[in-house]
Amino acid sequence: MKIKLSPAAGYRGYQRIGENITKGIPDMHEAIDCYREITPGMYGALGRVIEGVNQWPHDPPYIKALMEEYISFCTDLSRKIVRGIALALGGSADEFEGERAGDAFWVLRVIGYPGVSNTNGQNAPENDIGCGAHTDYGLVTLVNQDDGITALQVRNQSGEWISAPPIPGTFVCNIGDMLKIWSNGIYDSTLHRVINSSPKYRVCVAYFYEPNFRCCSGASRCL
Ligand SMILES: O=C(O)CCC(=O)C(=O)O
Ligand SMILES: [Fe+2]
Repeated sequence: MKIKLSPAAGYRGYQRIGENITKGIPDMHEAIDCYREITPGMYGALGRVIEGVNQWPHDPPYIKALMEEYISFCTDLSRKIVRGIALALGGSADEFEGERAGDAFWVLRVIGYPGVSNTNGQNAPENDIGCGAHTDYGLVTLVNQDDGITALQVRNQSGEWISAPPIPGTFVCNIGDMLKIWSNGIYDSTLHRVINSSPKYRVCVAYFYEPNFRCCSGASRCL
């Protein structure tokens, strides 16, 4: 495996099925993990473990340029969403810019969830959880789901799990823990999980928009 995720690559690259763990349980997905690229020394000792460049497959040859364009699109869109939220909270549009998220860190995961085979599909086993229940920790996440496979579930305010089926041409936008803190709890971070009970392999591209790498965070006093 040429692009295996490793500490030497700043934890970027390919992760096998079961290597990602959510709350102690291996997730049934594989992924390519990418982070905003960090040059040596950029964030001192704190940033050292994550220094490195992203590892893309060599085939197809255009994937690097395509994904970099996609990431830049998601960064612009997320910034606009967060500006809108700042306004909705009664702050100024750039409340969350500058030292907070003016130079946002980001993570992108290209995730693949195997479909269920006939044998293990019969008694929906616990280890078929594609991704265990969690909230995302950043500001907002743009989830680009595979059209035609409903697998993402969100827990609503009554405590029920409801499906978030893919709507072609749209993203699901999750609120993350940092935005919950910055909005003093007005925007709650959404508990969600993934169960692919279809026989088809599901692909999802999740883009996580986060505060600046060096941001020290706390609740907002001004909102
Ligand atoms: O696959 C999905 O729809 C969501 C993935 C997810 O929640 C995550 O990677 O944090
Ligand atoms: Fe998530």
